[in-house]
Amino acid sequence: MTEIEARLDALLAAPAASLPSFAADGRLYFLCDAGGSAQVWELPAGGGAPRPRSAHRDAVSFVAGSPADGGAVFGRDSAGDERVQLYRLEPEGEPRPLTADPRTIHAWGAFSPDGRRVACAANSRDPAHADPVVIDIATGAATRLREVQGPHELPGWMPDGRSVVLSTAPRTFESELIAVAPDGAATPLTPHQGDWRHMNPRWRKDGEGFWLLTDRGGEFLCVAFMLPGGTPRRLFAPDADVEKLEVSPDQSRLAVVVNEAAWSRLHILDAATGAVLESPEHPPGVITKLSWHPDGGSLAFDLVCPTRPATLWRHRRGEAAAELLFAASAAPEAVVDWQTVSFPTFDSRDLPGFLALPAGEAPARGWPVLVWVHGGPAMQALPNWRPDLQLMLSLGIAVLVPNVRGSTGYGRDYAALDDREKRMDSVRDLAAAHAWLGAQPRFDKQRIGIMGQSYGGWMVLAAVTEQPELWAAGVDYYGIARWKTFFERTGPWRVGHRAAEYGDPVADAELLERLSPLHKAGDIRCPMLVAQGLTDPRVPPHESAQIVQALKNRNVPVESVIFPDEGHGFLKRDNRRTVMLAVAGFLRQHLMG
Ligand SMILES: CSCC[C@H](NC=O)C(=O)N[C@@H](C)C(=O)O
Repeated sequence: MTEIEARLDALLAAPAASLPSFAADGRLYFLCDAGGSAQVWELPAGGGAPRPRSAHRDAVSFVAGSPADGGAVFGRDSAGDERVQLYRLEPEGEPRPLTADPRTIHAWGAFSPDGRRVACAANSRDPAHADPVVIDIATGAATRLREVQGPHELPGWMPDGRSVVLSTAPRTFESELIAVAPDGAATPLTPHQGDWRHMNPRWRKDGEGFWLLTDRGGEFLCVAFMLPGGTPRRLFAPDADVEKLEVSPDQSRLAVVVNEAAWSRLHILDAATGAVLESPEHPPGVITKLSWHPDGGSLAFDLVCPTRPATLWRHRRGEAAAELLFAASAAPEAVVDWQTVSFPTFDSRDLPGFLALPAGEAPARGWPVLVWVHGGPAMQALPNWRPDLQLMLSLGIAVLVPNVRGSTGYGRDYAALDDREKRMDSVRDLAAAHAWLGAQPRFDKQRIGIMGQSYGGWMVLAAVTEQPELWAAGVDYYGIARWKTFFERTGPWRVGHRAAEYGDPVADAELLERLSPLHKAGDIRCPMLVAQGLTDPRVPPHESAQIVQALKNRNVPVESVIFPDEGHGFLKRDNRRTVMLAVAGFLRQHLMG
């Protein structure tokens, strides 16, 4: 075993514990990847050792504790195909399938208030349309409430336990909530003019109204309360996105998470006024899930940061600081924290990002650098645990993780700066990042590589074709090479939403062809590595196949790493190890030679 393999194995051996969800009897379900992929585990209600409750090679994507007993429901797909199937866990015993249609996506929704049924949005009728479906847990009987058009999510039930709430998001910054009754009748809950988001509804038990996250009338998502069909009344509106909202069981308090330049901050609010009651201290990091204990006396949440995989934390009501509830492993050793930075770009903006430096002094010629580009584009690179980047840092490669224009988390206006004809401005931001790095003697501007996933893979291909003189190496994880073929093959349920983001494949065909790096593959000068999962329903494998072939036809050095059992992301530990070692070897050869 090489030193690099040993280092990576040590990094990958640190499992994560995330996505906590209490069940009615006080046990805490969560996901843990100690066995090589995320599976369901539980912490007993009275404390004690955690235990695994599922065992699949494929990763579980969520787990929800029952509001009525010690059971749960969880979901997993097959080999990354995102056709999520639902499973029931009784308080004791093995999982039992609630759905078993491998062609259908059962997008998780919620338990009914009495815990006897679950609701999801399922595209069983037509791949392009996700209908609200209610499933009886005891019998497995499934009932479609309504036939709808397009993709939907199902964020919850109405308090009456009869109607469900459906969410439709035709565009990134537009979403609305609709009540669907047992007879299929649909009632808009958030009618509005213009593109505004209405998310995360949590009903008051009397059914008179609901709390939600919305950006209606502002730049950022805030906490509001509204009556069905009414106007949101803002309760808590910091100059930042509020990303999580959970109401305490007695409905007197709201747990919320604020995105502060990508770092998470937990607050407990007065549910009636929105006043901040508590701001429990917690380590710097990213919180992705909140769950109130059924007795309302404490709140569980997960927290991940650049130096440690996700761990579980608990805030006890009235305590000044949160306490560590469960860690699946000790904190990894010899890891590097990320520092928040900003850098200037072509239109006099300062762009946010994160920088991580190898240990010790920079070499005389300066460190080589890897610029890592997130996907989306309406997403945000977060300061979370990245064993792949920690491995590069161990090799002596510095890392810059920019949130160029188009990223979320910095307001609606910033996210719109890369829309349609302005798309290449975000690629110009990558050149600005390169210039900022190259102007610093601690970095070697001749040895700056670029890496990205999904839309970030497109950014890599756009950068190495538009700016071939800048980049010493490129790593493309399942990126788009040609928008025309992307739209022809991506999942039919997502074409409308993506067309709203990128442009219509017919009406904007000329723009999309201009933005397709495949046509400029001959301009690429640097060696490339391309990685792809063959069951990816978002970015078709055909995209990677095209760019690899184009590079081979032009004798550009290209490596490819293909996984038959992965989709839009590499979730299985053995596959992650394979691709991370391939990237490490590739970057050592081309950034450190
Ligand atoms: C709205 S899908 C975002 C998921 C993905 N991001 C990271 O993996 C992504 O970038 N998808 C792009 C290619 C898309 O589907 O348009």
